Amino acid sequence: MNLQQSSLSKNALKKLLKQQKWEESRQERKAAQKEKDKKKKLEKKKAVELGLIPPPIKKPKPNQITSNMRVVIDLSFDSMMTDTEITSVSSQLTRCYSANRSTLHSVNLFFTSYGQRIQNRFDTKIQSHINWKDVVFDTKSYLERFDKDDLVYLTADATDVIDELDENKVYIIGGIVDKNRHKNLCYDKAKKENIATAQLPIEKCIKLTTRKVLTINHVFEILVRWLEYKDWQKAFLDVIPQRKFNEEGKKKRRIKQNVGATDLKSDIPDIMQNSPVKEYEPSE
Ligand SMILES: C[S@@+](CC[C@H](N)C(=O)[O-])C[C@H]1O[C@@H](n2cnc3c(N)ncnc32)[C@H](O)[C@@H]1O
Repeated sequence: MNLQQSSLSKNALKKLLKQQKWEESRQERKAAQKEKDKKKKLEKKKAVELGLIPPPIKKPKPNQITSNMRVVIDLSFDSMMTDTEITSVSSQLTRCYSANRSTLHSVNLFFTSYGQRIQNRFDTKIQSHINWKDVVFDTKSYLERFDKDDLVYLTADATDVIDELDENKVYIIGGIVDKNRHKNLCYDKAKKENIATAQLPIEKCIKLTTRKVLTINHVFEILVRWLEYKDWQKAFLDVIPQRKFNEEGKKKRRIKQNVGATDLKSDIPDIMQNSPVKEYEPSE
């Protein structure tokens, strides 16, 4: 519009110009807002990682299948951890609970020997746990709750390697974050208690240069994924973060994701086994 020739009053013209400017900056404002949202999301993610806020709980999956399988997180190591590690364990427990709600198969989840600083962390920071369904917070040890013959302590130090999960068993995950400071801790505990031990079949499926010790929530998520796929490799690849694999593996995974429903069984072994793979460093 030619504003010079306009019959509008000075005020109306001013208003019109302002409106035009506002319209013209729409894209800029949209981009700025997008940037702001992105920043906020990243800040939230960082706060979760630092344990300042609990991770968000995923929505329950409709038509979830409940397995008979029982999974225990053994929280008897409270006094062996630093405050930061207690925060990390608490976040990992939240992730286990969240995963158990959002995967196709759920298990019966128990937090045993619950108390002390972990309980304090839940009571003061997480708080929403009072509404959590389908998880048993038990101050007692798993030995007081289950039949010893049903127990299998999962530990990377075990000599036995799991082939298949038995849904009648109780699988125990050590509720500890220790950056591998306490080697053989869970293995020795289980041996002392005369409990069966087993490690996940990581070496059979993916190549790792040294450590094969995973975080509590990753082990838990692998178990529930296995119930769905009955395929360890697929479960590992779903759970272990992509950045833990080498560049070649990442590239091929990306291609696989882009082409859609590629058969993982035929694709992944080649990717993981024929290339040098970077060490898996759990984000404890
Ligand atoms: C961070 S790890 C704890 C490491 C600890 N030093 C120990 O003695 O097990 C947390 C728990 O995840 C489970 N876990 C980790 N990696 C595993 C693997 N490769 N096979 C079986 N269980 C594993 C174990 O139950 C372990 O106690």
